[in-house]
Amino acid sequence: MKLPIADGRTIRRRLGGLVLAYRGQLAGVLVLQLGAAFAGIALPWVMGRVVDQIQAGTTLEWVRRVMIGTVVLVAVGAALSFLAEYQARVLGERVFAKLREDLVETVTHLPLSTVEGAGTGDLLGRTTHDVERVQFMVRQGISSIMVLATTIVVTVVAAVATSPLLAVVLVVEVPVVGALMRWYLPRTVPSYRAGAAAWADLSGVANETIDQAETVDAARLADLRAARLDRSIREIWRLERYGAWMRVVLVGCLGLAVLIPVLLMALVGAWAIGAGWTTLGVVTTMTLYAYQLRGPVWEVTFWVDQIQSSEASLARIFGVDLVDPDREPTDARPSGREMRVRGVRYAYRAGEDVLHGVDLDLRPGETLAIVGPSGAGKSTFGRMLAGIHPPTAGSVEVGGVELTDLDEDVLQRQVVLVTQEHHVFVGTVASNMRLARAGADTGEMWDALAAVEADQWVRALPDGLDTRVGAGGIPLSPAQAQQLALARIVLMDPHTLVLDEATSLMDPTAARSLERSLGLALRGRTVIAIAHRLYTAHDADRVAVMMDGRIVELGAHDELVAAGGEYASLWKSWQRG
Ligand SMILES: Nc1ncnc2c1ncn2[C@@H]1O[C@H](COP(=O)(O)OP(=O)(O)OP(=O)(O)O)[C@@H](O)[C@H]1O
Repeated sequence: MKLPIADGRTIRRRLGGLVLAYRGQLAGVLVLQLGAAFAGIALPWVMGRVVDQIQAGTTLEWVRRVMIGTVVLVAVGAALSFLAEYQARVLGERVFAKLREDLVETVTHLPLSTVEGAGTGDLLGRTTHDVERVQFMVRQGISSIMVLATTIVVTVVAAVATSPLLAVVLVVEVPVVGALMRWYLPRTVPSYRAGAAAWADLSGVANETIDQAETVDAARLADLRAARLDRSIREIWRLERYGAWMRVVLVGCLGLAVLIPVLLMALVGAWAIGAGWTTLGVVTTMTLYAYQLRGPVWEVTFWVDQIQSSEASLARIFGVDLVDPDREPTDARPSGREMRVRGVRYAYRAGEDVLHGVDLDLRPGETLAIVGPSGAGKSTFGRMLAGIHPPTAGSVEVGGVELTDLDEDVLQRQVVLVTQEHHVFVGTVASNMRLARAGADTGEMWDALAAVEADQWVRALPDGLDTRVGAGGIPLSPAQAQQLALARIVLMDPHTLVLDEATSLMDPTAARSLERSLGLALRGRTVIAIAHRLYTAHDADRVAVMMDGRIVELGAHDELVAAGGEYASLWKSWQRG
C-alpha cells in the first residue's frame, strides 16, 4: 500500500489556497515590483530620447540634466527592487513555513494503520526530501517569478507603446522557446516524478536499515541491504544524469534563442530607419528593451523547469492530505468510565482476521491481565482498547460512546496505551512533558514528575525542567526515559491504561525501581496489562486468556487455576520455569 499522490487539480487548488491566504502581502509585493519595473523601462526610453535629441542638435547642458535624472531614476528603481525582493523573500519564507506546518499537522494525525501499511520510508521521504525539493521553489521562486512576470509584462507594454511595429520582433522568440519547452518537458517531467519516488525509496531503505541495525547484523543481511541501497542509488544516478543532460541541451538552445530578438531588432530597426519609418532613438530604445528581456525570458524557462520538478514533490506532499481518515470524531462525550467491547474483529490485511469477535466488559478500577501465546492477538487487542486502530468490525465503547467517535483530546483523557518504547524527543524536559498536555504549567509538571518519583533527578539536571535532553542534549537512561513517559501519562490523566510489556526491556534493577514508578502512575486507574510474564497475571484482579484471536477464559487467577483449563496449564509450565 502506498500513500496517495495528488493530481494536478488538487495541487493547483492547494496552491491557490496558499496564495489567497497571503493575498494582502502578495499585493504589497506586486505594487513594489511594478514600481521597480517602471523604473527599469525608463532607462531605455531615456536613452532613445537622448539619441534623437543629440541627432537633432541639443545642448550638453540638456544631456547632463537628463543623465542626472536618469541616475536618480536608477537609484529609485534599485531601492524599489530591494524592497520588493525583501518583501517577496519574507513572503516566501511565510508560505514555506505554512506548507511545513500544514504537513506536520497532517502527518501527526494520520491513521497509524495507513502509515504502517505504507511503510515509514514513504512518509519520511515526503517530509524530508520532497520538502527540500520544493523549498527552493517556494522560498525563492515566489519572488523571482513575480519579478519576471512584472518585468516582462511592463517591458512588452512599454515596447508596444514605443513602436507597435518593432514590438512584433520581440515575440518572434516565443514560438522557438515554446517548441524547445514542448520538446523538453514531456521528456523530463516523468523522470522528475520517478526521481522523487527513487529518493523516497532510498531514504526509506537507509532509515529502515539503520533502525533495524541489530536485526540486519543478527541475520547477516548487511550485504543484501547494501545491494538494495546500491540499486536505489544507481536508479537515482541514472535519472539525475538524464535530467542534467537534458538541461545542458535546453540551456544551450535557449542561449541562442534569446539572442534572436536582439539581433533581429537591430537589423529590422536599421531597415526601418532607412525606409524613414522610425528614428534611431526609437530603435535604440527597442533594442535595449529586447536586450533587457533576454534575462527574464531565460529565467522563465528555468522556473518552468523548477515548477515541473517541484510539482512531482508537491504532488507527494499534498498527497498525504488525501489519506482517508480512519475515524470521524463527533462531539459525543462518555458518561462514565466503563469500557465495553462487543464482537471486535481486526484484520491487518483484508480477509485475514487476527481477532475473531472479542467481547469484554471492564470494571472501573480493576487490573485485567491478558495472557496467551505469541501471535494470539494480545497486542492487537490492546491497540483496539486504546483506540489506536478502529476495529474492522464490532465496537469498543467507553461510557456508552465508541472510542473512534472521540476526538484525540477527549480520547487521551479516557484511555492511553503504554508500550516499551519511550523515545526522548529532542528538546527540554518541559517540552517533552508538554507533549502530553500543551497547556501544562510548571507546577503541574513537577507534580506529575513527583507522582512517578522522577522529580529528584530532574531537579539535579543543570537547568531543571529547561534542560535540553535527548540527542544533542543530556542523554537520559532508559529508565529515566520511561519515567518521563510515565509522568506524561500522569499529566494526561486517563482513567484507563493499556500496558504492553511496559518494563520487559529493562535491566532487573532498573525494572524494579521502574515498577514502583509504574505502580504510582497506575494508582486509581483501570489497567489492562498485556502480560508476558505470568506473575503480572497472578497479581491482577482478573485474567483473560487469549488464543487465536479469541478470549477463551476469563476470571480470577485462583478460579482459572482451579478450573484446570488453558490458563492452569500455562501457569503450571511457567512455574516449572
Ligand atoms: N502490523 C502488522 N501487520 C500485519 N500483521 C500483523 C501486524 N501486527 C501483528 N500482526 C499479526 O497479527 C497477529 C496477532 O499479533 P499480535 O502482535 O497482536 O499478537 P500477540 O499476542 O501480541 O503476540 P506477541 O506476544 O508475540 O506480541 C499475528 O499473526 C501477527 O503476525
